Amino acid sequence: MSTTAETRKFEAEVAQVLHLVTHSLYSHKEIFLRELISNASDACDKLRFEALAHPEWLADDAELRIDVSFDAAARTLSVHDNGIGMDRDELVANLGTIASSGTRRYLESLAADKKADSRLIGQFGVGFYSAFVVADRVTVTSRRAGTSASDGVRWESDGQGEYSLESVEVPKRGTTVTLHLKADESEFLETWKLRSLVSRYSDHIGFPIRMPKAVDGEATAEWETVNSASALWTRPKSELKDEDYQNFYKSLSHDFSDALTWTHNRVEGNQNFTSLLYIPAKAPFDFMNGREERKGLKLYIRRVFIMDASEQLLPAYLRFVRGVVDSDDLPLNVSREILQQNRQVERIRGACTKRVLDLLDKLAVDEAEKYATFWSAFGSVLKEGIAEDAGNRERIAKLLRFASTHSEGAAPSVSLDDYIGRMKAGQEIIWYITADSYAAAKGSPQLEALKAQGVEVLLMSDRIDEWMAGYLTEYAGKKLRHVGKGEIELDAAASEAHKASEEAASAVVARLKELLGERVRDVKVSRRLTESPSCLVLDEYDMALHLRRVLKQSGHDMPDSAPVLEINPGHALVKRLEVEADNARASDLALLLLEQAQVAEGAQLEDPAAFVQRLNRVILEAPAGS
Ligand SMILES: Nc1ncnc2c1ncn2[C@@H]1O[C@H](COP(=O)(O)OP(=O)(O)OP(=O)(O)O)[C@@H](O)[C@H]1O
Repeated sequence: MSTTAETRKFEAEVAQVLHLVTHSLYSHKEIFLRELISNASDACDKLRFEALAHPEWLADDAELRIDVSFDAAARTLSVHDNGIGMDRDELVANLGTIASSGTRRYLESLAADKKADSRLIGQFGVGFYSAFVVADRVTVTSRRAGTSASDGVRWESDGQGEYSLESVEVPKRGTTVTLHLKADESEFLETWKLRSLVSRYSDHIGFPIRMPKAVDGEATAEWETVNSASALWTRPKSELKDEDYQNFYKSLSHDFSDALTWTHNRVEGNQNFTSLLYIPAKAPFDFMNGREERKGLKLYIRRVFIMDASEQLLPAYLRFVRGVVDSDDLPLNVSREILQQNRQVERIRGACTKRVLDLLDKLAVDEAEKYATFWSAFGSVLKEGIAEDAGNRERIAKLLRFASTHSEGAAPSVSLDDYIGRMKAGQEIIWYITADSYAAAKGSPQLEALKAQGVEVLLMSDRIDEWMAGYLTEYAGKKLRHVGKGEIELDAAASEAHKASEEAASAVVARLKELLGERVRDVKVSRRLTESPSCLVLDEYDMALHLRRVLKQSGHDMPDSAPVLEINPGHALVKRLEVEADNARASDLALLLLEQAQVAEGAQLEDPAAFVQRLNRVILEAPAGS
């Protein structure tokens, strides 16, 4: 390890981030202060945690704090903390590279799509680099806790591609970040301006943020604390304004937008803890990839930050939640492994899950518009809960929203309760259809008979729907059924009529079976069709065809299974087949009945060119006047 002065190049991605940050964050430039203070606060949190094992690290300077000061003549602004500090290697690793995989993915996507929302950059821990929005040179002097004064290091860069490192004496542990402000950034050299920024963005920081006391506009040698210096979630709700909650949310999540809603609770009893849980308004850019890499819910134990424990404190289907849980009872030396199987943690997890579901319930009832925003951002994630959380299935089901044959457009706005409220007298089943698009679902021939009877059908076209529906077989005592699967029951009169039409069509059904052979499992007279000539149906427990295709494409071994073809004997094409004497023409007609059912269902035909030729032959050979 080198201890002398050296100059190094930033990793290529850092240069890219620096460029982006300085260009895209300019309209929010004052957030640099929030970011630096938030890093300083994290450093204090880390020290407090590590001091559990090394109390001597804290002993000589036990009051953790963050000092903000400036020197107007030198045009510098400094943020100092007496937290954990960094050694030379950590400075290189933390301020010379991009550690976060989210940031890397974001940069990759930018390369592919120049228009990606540059405001999102804030969500990926560009924190420190935001200093270069207002500074043309940044100096970081640091000494790690547990090392000596001569182990101090100075890092410096103008943000242009290189940084220098130098060993320096640092009398006390901690980090000082000094910004050499650009010529037109003098506003950050004024006490009132800095104070107002601290109180706007950083009031909730749990450590004292101090500034030199000013007398008649002149800074004195005396420090005074300028924030509330108590962790926001420990304060009574009655003292907190919406704005306080929103500011805390933003510094927690790096989101530029307000949270949609939140829930702040203190639980007392045989388990004491406080939770503050937020629902963001939109998904971060790389959210859907994030199942395996979850963060955003911080675990504190008696105000000491322990770790991000999103995975332990909430189920995966609530991974959009951001916030804080502060437990009074867990042991401070808790590890990730212990958290995984701790009964207290399990109870906290149960309680947090319930809080979030309560919050969503309330939002759905009181603020439908906000709920629609939530649903479009995170609805498909919440759906995972139907399969994963059997204990809360009914509650989650209540929160689901779908498009339907009774609603306008593709927007999912119908709840299962809405559906039940509109059920026809005697209707026992909640009908739905899954397809790979809204149009395919809405236009499916399988719906015709139900539509003709005025029975509502939920239109599901989210990828996860078919999988989810496999677990959602019942709601509020009503069975859910796919309109394209299994037999559709009819009332007595309709049943009689169906029997008669089955008998009348027995010859054409037999002919179709013969002509289509292995291509179909069976041919039946349909109870579903009123307008179209044919459709495909499945057995009750078969997987929907569009899902089979998705799985097959993604490399799953799907055994081939032929579909059941249903026909509408009243349709002119079927009637034509009935009387067609020429076998070649009859074969064309039979295949067309099958192929158009496949097309309507959204399938790719095996031989599209042959289909087109067949179609043209049938059109051109159609008997005149038919
Ligand atoms: N004042 C500080 N004291 C100790 N370490 C620091 C300090 N400031 C930054 N660091 C280290 O540098 C790393 C990079 O900081 P940066 O602000 O770029 O991103 P981050 O804080 O990790 O990400 P995010 O902003 O998403 O939390 C931090 O994770 C931390 O390890």
